Amino acid sequence: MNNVTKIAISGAAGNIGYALIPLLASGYVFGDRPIELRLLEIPHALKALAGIRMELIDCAFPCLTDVLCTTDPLEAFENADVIVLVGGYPRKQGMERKDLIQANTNIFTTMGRAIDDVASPDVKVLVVANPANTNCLVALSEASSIPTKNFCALSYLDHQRAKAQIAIKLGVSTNCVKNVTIWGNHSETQFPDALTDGYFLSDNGEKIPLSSLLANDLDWVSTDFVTLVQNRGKHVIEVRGNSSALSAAQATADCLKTWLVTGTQDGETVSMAVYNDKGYYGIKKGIVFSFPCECKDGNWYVKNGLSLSDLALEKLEITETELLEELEAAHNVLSKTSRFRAYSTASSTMSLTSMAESDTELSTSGQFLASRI
Ligand SMILES: NC(=O)c1ccc[n+]([C@@H]2O[C@H](COP(=O)([O-])OP(=O)(O)OC[C@H]3O[C@@H](n4cnc5c(N)ncnc54)[C@H](O)[C@@H]3O)[C@@H](O)[C@H]2O)c1
Repeated sequence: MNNVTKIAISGAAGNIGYALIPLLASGYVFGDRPIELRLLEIPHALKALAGIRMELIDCAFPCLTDVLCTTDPLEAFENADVIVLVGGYPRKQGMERKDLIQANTNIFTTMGRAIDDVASPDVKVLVVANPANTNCLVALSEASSIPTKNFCALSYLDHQRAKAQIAIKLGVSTNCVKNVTIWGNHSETQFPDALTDGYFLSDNGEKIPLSSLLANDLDWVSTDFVTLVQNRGKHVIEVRGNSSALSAAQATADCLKTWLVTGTQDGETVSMAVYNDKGYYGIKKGIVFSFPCECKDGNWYVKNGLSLSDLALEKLEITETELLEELEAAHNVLSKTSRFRAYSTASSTMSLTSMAESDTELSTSGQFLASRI
């Protein structure tokens, strides 16, 4: 990264953007590194963005060198080191997930192409906007010059929610609950898993498996705990009257910090939704799937070799199926563009799942074949 870290945030005037910006500008994520913010919005929110810029000036953050407000992704992403994609088409009442995907696929095609055209070749991109996994897949597919390792989608909020619920159940601090995993999609099909690799870290450094601490609550862990975490976002909306913003912004900041600055502690994992180019845990290649990840030197690595129970395998298949359906919905939109028209011709005889697999094998860096045409 250059001396000044250039961070672009799309949807910056929204709820999450408003809570996230101070975490970035204050040095919470990048310490005392000088940073420049590029705030991207659609035209109707530009006035609100100007107000946020005024507030940022009034905060007198020592590390903040400049704030740009724009409606042009090419301007926002030029030489950007970090891009956080929060802006997207919101889910409206009665809207199905498929419709949401189609609306967002157009937006994330534009974002991916702009990243490809002007961002730093080392840019790191975190996708927050829903449907986060598939938006991330679309963006990385279009940004074919950027390694797929430089992208991830946010499942860190679900990870924190799962940790917090286990801590409440055990009556311990959240900080002592380690290696819970969110598998799959950032949606209600995700599988929050405390038992496969989860442990309690005691004050003297002893690691006690959650499976033994929760031995009397195994029913709870495989039923109520799962649905509680899966539906937490919906529940917050019911109670707060608006979707999670404070916790989503905090999780976004913590994900960036762990991924790009501190890394994970030895033996610890966090949940990140990443491009599955290797078929980890038997999951189809070619989708963005949340896995347990270790982070080091600005890279993520999926922790391999965990032994999954039959229940876990069943749950992974459910969320994998949903992601493949999302891929199909996105593909239906993308096939109208020239890049994807070539792709669908080449793949017209393939089933959806074999397309996801063969794309990875055919391309050198594991991206859609379409993005390379
Ligand atoms: N991954 C997660 O854990 C997680 C958690 C909570 C919310 N979310 C998602 O994050 C997104 C943002 O949530 P929010 O509460 O801030 O929503 P919001 O509606 O308050 O803000 C979204 C902002 O994006 C802007 N926007 C829309 N299209 C844009 C585009 N093409 N380019 C740039 N900006 C654009 C809007 O003008 C708006 O200001 C939503 O998609 C939400 O579902 C994800």
